[in-house]
Amino acid sequence: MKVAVLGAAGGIGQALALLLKTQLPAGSQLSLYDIAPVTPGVAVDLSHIPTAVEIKGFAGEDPTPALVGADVVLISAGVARKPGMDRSDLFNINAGIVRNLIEKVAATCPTALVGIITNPVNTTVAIAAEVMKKAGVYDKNRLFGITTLDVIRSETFIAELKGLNVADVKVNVIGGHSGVTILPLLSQVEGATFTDEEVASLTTRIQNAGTEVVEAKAGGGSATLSMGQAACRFGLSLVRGLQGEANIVECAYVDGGSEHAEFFAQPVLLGKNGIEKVLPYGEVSAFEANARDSMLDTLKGDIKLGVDFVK
Ligand SMILES: NC(=O)c1ccc[n+]([C@@H]2O[C@H](COP(=O)([O-])OP(=O)(O)OC[C@H]3O[C@@H](n4cnc5c(N)ncnc54)[C@H](O)[C@@H]3O)[C@@H](O)[C@H]2O)c1
Ligand SMILES: O=C(O)C[C@H](O)C(=O)O
Repeated sequence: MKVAVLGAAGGIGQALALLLKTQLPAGSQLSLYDIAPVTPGVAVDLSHIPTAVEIKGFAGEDPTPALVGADVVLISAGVARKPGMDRSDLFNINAGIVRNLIEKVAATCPTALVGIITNPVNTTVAIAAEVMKKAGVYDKNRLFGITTLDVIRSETFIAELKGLNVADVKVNVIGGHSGVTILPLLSQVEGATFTDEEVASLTTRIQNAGTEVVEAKAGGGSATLSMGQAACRFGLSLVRGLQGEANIVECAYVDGGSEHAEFFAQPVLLGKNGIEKVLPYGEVSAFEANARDSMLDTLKGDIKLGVDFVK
């Protein structure tokens, strides 16, 4: 199994690479790429950790050598927010970065499972899909916007609020990955009930959790370590699915035939071909139904921006 991380010298990339070096199955290969010249050094550094995961680092303008034979490609290349910015403010720089990288993925490892971390995810995933369509290699079951950070934040905050063991908390987060498009389905959490006030305040906290980190880092970037963990969880789930493990389910932002929008985050069953099945997200409360319906104009606008960028 070969996993490539693009943007591997960055805050997320280095944390993700460390976690993958220690957690990928024995015999895996880990391939790190970034435009930053330090990247081969990051790989040398990680190579001294005694695990049976072979690691190589590549720098420069062309990611191709890192992508040859990749089964999974995780992309965190691009710029991050500073206080006062929305994720959509990153579009001008990150749209072109994702387009160029996906062109190389399409040419080099067109059947790889691709997970996009680079913001604005609602838009960069649409860009990736359009680039792959142009190249004639688009498979909607192999492209994912990684929204796992919204899931692990929800698990953490729910456990804290309700005094639960966080390992027991499971929650679906649907929609997209920015502001009102992030919708945790708190009504479905087993073993916990919430007042209307708790639902409103917890939903807002989960939606604004990225900004919480951006403000706390005060100009030093956005979430990197928690995102490294989230991307590792999602990447390992992709690998487990590829290896034929059963019942691997994650929420992700996918082209899953949703009635709501062309791309929509919801639970998916992972397998040897990426998405084996798009799963229903279940019953929602009146609050959640209203929040879901109210987000759709924003989400569809974000998607259109990506489609128009490539067309
Ligand atoms: N999906 C999510 O939940 C989520 C969470 C946190 C951050 N993000 C996003 O992830 C992205 C990366 O965040 P970060 O904190 O790691 O940023 P960072 O600045 O620490 O790292 C970004 C890396 O990308 C590299 N890069 C830039 N252009 C490149 C290119 N063309 N090819 C290869 N590498 C390139 C940079 O050299 C840098 O090492 C941002 O867009 C951020 O908004 C997403
Ligand atoms: O908020 C950001 O800009 C980064 C990321 O999308 C997050 O949710 O932490």
